Amino acid sequence: MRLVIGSDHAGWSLKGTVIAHLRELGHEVTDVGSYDDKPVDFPDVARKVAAKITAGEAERGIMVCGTGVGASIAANKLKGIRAAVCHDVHSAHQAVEHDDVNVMCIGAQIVGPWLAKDLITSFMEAEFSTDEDFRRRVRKLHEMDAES
Ligand SMILES: O=C(CO)[C@H](O)[C@H](O)[C@H](O)COP(=O)(O)O
Repeated sequence: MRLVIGSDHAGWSLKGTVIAHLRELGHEVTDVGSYDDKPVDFPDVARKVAAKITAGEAERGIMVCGTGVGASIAANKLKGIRAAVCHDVHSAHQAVEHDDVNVMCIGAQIVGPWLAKDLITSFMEAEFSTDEDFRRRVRKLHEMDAES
């Protein structure tokens, strides 16, 4: 799968681990920054991640900030993005299976590299369910997106 990944300064240190793991799993990764620990604003990074997805250049994205919270708030304001902070493996796969989440957000101040790798494996292996209940709910999310 084609992935886009972005971090702010607080997530930068974990991002390398995330990219290496994604490549080990066989995914194609585009890194939109940041590339060092110089302070940057997570909304700017969220725009870059979302742009790759809405342009059809990536199917999913991963964002890493300090807590994952700012990244998910910013990403969810951008059309076509359904983002979630996932710090447990169950949420990491159910977010895709039930909610068709396309951007997983991780907090580098909250999870270590080993849990981050498990979260990524879980997120990447998941597929959106064909169950009509989940499809209907996500269609309603699309409607809300179109209204905004
Ligand atoms: O976690 C974050 C937002 O939810 C950010 O990555 C930062 O860690 C947080 O905003 C703190 O900012 P700082 O410039 O790193 O002190």
